[in-house]
Amino acid sequence: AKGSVVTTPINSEDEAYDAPVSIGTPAQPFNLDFDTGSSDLWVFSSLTPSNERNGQNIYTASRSSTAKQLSGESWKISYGDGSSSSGLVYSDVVTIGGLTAAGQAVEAASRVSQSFTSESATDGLVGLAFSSINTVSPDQQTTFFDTVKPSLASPVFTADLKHQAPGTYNFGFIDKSAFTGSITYTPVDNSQGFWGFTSTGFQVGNNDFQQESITGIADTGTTLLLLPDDVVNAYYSSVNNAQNDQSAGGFTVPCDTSLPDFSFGVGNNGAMITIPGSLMNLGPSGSGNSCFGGLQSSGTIGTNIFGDVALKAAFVVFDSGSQGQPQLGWASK
Ligand SMILES: N#Cc1c(N)n[nH]c1N1CCCC1
Repeated sequence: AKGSVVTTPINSEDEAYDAPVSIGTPAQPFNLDFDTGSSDLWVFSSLTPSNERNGQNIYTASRSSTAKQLSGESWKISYGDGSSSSGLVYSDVVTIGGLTAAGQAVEAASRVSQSFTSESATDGLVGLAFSSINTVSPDQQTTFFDTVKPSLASPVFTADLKHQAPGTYNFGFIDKSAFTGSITYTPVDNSQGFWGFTSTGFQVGNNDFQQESITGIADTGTTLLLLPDDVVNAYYSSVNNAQNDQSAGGFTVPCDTSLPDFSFGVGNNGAMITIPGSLMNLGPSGSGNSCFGGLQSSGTIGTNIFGDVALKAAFVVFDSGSQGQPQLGWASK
């Protein structure tokens, strides 16, 4: 089987990307944030207090003839940005891009934190990291990808995110028309439950390539590219009037400045993914006439995060590997 679904930026800063998902019988429609940095499929629901809702679509299990509550099961998740949600668990039919997962764990929110409430465009998440970090307790559940994997023509999914334009998540196949050149594969360390890999280094504009192992995760659920301070300082020291503005929350640049490209190395054959300078500006920072940089410090997070700013420049293959060794494939587009 194969699936293909269009994913769209939720606002003019490409802050997150949603895609349509149907749950239940008859189908209940949702717009969910596909997140390769977490592993819970959760939705706003009839259990979510009305003062925590803001127009989101809600899942009502009692209206689905195929919903079954998983008795005694619950979930509770916290994200790196401080947001959180929790609730009860059902199994139900979940359809994404023509692909149907019967008996998929659907985590119904009985509470959500403020940032989810205020993001009216998003009805919840589809976690696409590894099932080893799914939060359902006492019986951990599988992600949508793991649930449908046995039925897929190939055990892969791909992300093709775009700047201010619809992109695509495909399941079970690689669309050769979606990228240029070849795909460079690199091994994944999933010991922490993420799509972890090591980039071979970086390059600012047309400067020399700086060889430096940068270990991080490919995370569609994070907006920014979060890298070590030496990389971030090297980039912004090449931008006139860039400043690390704590009131803005990081590095800002003059909005009218053309920015250098930023490239990062992948694989052991010298391949690089180049983010055009235009994608390194995320728009008004909220203070002065400065704009917020797409590259920021990973600081004290403990891992580097190749979020949407980086992924937007690539066609990315999340390959769980038929022999158990997962890998990431990177291609330009
Ligand atoms: N913080 C954070 C984060 C992450 N690293 N991946 N996905 C995240 N979120 C999904 C919805 C809210 C935050």
